[in-house]
Amino acid sequence: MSFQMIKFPQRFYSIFGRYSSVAIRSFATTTGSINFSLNEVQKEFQELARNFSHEVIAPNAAHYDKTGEFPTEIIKKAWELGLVNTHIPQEYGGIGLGVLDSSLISEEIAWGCTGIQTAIEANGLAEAPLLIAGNKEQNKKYLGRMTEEPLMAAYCVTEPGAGSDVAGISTRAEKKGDKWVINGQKMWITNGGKANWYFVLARTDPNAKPGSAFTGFIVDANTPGITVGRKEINMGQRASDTRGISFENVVVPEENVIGTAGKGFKIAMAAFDITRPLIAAAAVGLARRALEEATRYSLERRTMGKPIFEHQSIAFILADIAIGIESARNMRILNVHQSNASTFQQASWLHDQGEKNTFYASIAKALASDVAVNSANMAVQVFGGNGFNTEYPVEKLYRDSKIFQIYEGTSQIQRLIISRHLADNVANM
Ligand SMILES: CCCCCCCC(=O)SCCNC(=O)CCNC(=O)[C@H](O)C(C)(C)COP(=O)(O)OP(=O)(O)OC[C@H]1O[C@@H](n2cnc3c(N)ncnc32)[C@H](O)[C@@H]1OP(=O)(O)O
Repeated sequence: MSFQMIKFPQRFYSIFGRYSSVAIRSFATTTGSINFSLNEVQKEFQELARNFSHEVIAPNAAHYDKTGEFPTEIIKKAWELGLVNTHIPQEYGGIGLGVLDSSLISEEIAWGCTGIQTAIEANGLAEAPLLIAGNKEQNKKYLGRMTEEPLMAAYCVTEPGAGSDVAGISTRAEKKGDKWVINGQKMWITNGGKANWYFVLARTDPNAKPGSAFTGFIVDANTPGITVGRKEINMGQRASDTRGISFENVVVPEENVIGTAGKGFKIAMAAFDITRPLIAAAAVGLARRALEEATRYSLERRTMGKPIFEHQSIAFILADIAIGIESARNMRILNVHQSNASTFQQASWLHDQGEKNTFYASIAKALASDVAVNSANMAVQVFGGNGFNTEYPVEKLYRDSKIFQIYEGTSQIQRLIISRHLADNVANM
């Protein structure tokens, strides 16, 4: 059995300090068996996020959905509790959680409101390229500031003409002396109007293959030449701030190139290896909420002389939702377990071997997204006419669920990635 020491930064001592010198049991064992139980710290995080979601997020979710206001105060409170920017390493002031730990939090926050969860997690997506390839100075400056103040950041890759096909983006950056000049337009940027800085992917070589044609930049949001568009009015997750952003002769210093020039595409893709499991976790959180709402309602609502729960047609719908949730959650746990929860021995070992989780991240994301949409759909069905009405909670869940099949790669793109891996595996046999 392996053990792991966890030491939290000063800011979180009041919350987690008692674990700062405690050896906790790792997920992995060195004997090859798998232990699915959560350790004490993970349970603490889960409970903290669950309580926060129940007490602060859920009661306010309808308000942010109706008004489309950005949930600044809620995010600030979540940040104070250490529920935002969870991957930032301790050396930059964060708590340095692995993907598995963070996914426990994502599921709970998403239970309360996936619009708010998306706003929070969009920070993680913007930060991921820095975690993968940022140097010490960049990380200290840009990750560090996220731990000093409740700031937002945004991942700017998608464009009006290129969403699924990242290699088709047309934003370009040209080297002029020791600076880069970025021109182009980004679209559907989560946290677009709230970000303090952006991760921006731009083409830097017009002729090269995707793997060497793009460069990732950190761009301060107040850099001259940046114009932030209007907040888009979306079908669901309306608390989340989504905008177009244009870059007109935006000058960025060489020191803000992430990793090596030309390697941006791979860095942008590798970021999804961290964040797609978290999207899957959030989708499970939404599905779990749908199941809880539908079950509660079915025990209260009576037809033909008994609660509708006692009609097999309803009970089996609920059972199917539960099957989906458990499958999607376990897939996600397996997925993360094998990837980069860097505080755990097995994951460290796999990382040392250079193993990738792209295949598993796509399976988890595709599966959980479908589970979220189906669960919310079925919850509306259980509620009947009431489910179609805004006075009841499930129509919001249904609207909120749809984006899971679209953002961070559509369900079709996940299947493309999965199927390519199948072909590669056969080719390598
Ligand atoms: C909750 C928070 C949510 C925040 C809001 C959500 C915001 C968003 O939605 S962000 C935008 C989402 N967009 C996407 O997910 C894009 C989906 N598309 C893709 O993933 C890609 O374009 C995809 C998979 C189709 C790439 O296909 P393609 O253009 O054929 O490139 P491909 O040949 O696979 O890869 C090119 C190179 O990158 C490398 N690469 C691909 N994937 C990875 C990876 N995961 N890690 C490292 N390298 C990679 C390849 O190995 C290849 O390298 P080389 O040239 O050396 O062989």
